[in-house]
Amino acid sequence: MSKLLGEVFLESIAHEQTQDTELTAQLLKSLSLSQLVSKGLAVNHLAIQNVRTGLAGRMYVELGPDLAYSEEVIRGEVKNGDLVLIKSPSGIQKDGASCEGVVTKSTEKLITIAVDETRESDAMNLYNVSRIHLLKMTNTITYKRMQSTMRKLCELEGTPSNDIVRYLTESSDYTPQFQKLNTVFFNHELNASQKKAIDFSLQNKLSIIHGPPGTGKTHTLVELIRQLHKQGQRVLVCGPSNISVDTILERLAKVLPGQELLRIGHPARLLERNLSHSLEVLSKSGDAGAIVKDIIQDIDRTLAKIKKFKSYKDRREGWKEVKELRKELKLRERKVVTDLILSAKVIVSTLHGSSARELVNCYSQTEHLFDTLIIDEVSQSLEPQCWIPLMSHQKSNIKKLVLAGDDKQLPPTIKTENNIKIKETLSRTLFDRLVKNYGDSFRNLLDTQYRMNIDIMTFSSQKMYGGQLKAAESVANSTLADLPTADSTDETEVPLIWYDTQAGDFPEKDDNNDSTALVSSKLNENEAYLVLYHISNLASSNVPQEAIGVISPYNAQVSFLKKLIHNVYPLVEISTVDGFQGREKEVIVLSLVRSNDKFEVGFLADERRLNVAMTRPKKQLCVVGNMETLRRSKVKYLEDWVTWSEENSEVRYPELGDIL
Ligand SMILES: Nc1ncnc2c1ncn2[C@@H]1O[C@H](COP(=O)(O)OP(=O)(O)OP(=O)(O)O)[C@@H](O)[C@H]1O
Repeated sequence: MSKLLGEVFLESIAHEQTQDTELTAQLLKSLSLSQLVSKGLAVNHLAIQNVRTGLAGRMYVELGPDLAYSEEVIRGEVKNGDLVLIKSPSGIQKDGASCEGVVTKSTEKLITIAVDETRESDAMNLYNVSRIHLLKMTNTITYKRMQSTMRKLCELEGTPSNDIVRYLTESSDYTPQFQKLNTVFFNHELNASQKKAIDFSLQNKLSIIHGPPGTGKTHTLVELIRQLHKQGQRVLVCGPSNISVDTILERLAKVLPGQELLRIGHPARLLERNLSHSLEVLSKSGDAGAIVKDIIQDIDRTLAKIKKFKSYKDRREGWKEVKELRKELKLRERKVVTDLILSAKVIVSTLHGSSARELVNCYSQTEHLFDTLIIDEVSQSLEPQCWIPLMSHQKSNIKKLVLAGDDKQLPPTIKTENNIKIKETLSRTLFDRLVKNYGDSFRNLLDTQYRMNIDIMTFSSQKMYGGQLKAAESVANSTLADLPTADSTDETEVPLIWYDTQAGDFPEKDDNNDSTALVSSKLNENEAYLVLYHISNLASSNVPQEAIGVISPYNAQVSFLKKLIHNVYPLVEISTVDGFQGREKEVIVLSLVRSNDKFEVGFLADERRLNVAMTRPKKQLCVVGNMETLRRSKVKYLEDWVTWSEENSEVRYPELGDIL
């Protein structure tokens, strides 16, 4: 079974990687640099301002605006953690003046890029070049890591010896145990479903903590980790993104001894407040760190010398010296790093980072690193990613796996569109497969949410969570009128509003303005004016701008809304659904866009996407959309939503004349 599974995923990942790289390559090829800049995929007119040795002896290249062109860096979509290619104009490029790196800091004045050791001399060659630009690249390393993991899965012979691996790959008849334990909980606030989920996870080798929006999934995980820690277990906590695991780490840091918590991963990608747990940072501090620091200073001095050398021979000698110093640095670092890992009790990393060389190297000193593996946001993780920690730590013979997530929110992003089979294979998460193989026997639903007014929650609860969600008393009846600055008005006292545009002139249209778009989008301009109208009403009732979020499933609508609204209300946050996953606002205005006589709804048919959108607000959900288009779309979820909303929300019929 494991071989078959591995093979299916190997094929799917290879296909997905090709799609991803081809899409990027197509964009890079078909668009001019200025078009790429306008799409946010490139940053132009940069100059190297400084090169220094940063954390872990990596070289950091600091790029500022090329003052001949601009005073500011126009950063587009380039953000922390992105893989980028630093390039000079094509003439000079022939000399090797391009190099890859990871963005570690991005402000209007400076973009800092950590450059891989092997590319340092390339970066130095860029030193005196002006008009440098950056291109956003596809990160192929993650694909490679998934592939090597799947190969390991294929290589497992016969029935896997590790119980977890066996339960995951074979549909064995594992039935979970559950009895109420006498657990003494650290957190006295936990509700019954949270306590049950923890007790269940403590008793079983496999468990799923199913956390619908705002139900305290992180709260529950933190308590579970404390309980495991109390039992003397060593725990590996993983998630698909840095932010997912940093959120847990931040909370763990408040309740567990700092020296027992370790964060693996590129410091550039970590939340700044978690840096004190970073393996790389810790390995540079203290006595051991002092020696390491001396070596880093020597490297810096040599690098500074190289910058001034004119002759190739001198530069080569300089690089030789740097290489020697780095070798010494590595030896020293390796000992410090292994000591730190072996003394930690809870190690936090992304799924990808769990295969870090530093961790795997420790098996030369110990047979066993981890007892329990926790994977948070499992529903946003590709299944092959979830196998990375399991396959990288086979030697630990991990005894317990806890998955946490919500299969009713957004699935992992998949680039493959043209192959349904592959798309389906990759869309199915480990959570989904466990439920398919074992039904609900491992699933523990957290049933009380602490975010939404009960009216906002009800439709989502009924449709997506079998009507099992409850609203905590503290939030059940809260409205915008409860905000300290807000007035009690017709706009603030209502939790659910729907502006039904079916009677007015609110047509959707294709986003034809952008001829460079490879994927077309939709927008509805009059609907956007309606969104602005509602925001103005809220502002008149003294609802602060920061409390307001605007969501639309369509990129083109998001861009239009930003242009329209930010002129007047710059602090209102406007984004696609994906940008709001895991977040909340006091009020969300949801612009649905689709309004047509064919009753086509496109994206809106994705109930998980809509579920995320409608569960972001705490006190008011205001939907702007054409009820008739949705009602006649033949999508049951949408039909039900409209019927439910007609009965349960305040439906308003806007006149264009009142709005414009
Ligand atoms: N038992 C509880 N009693 C009171 N408040 C709680 C409880 N559990 C969680 N909360 C509150 O609910 C909110 C959401 O908790 P948390 O961030 O842990 O949830 P989450 O499920 O991880 O969130 P998300 O919806 O973003 O996944 C927090 O403000 C938290 O303080």
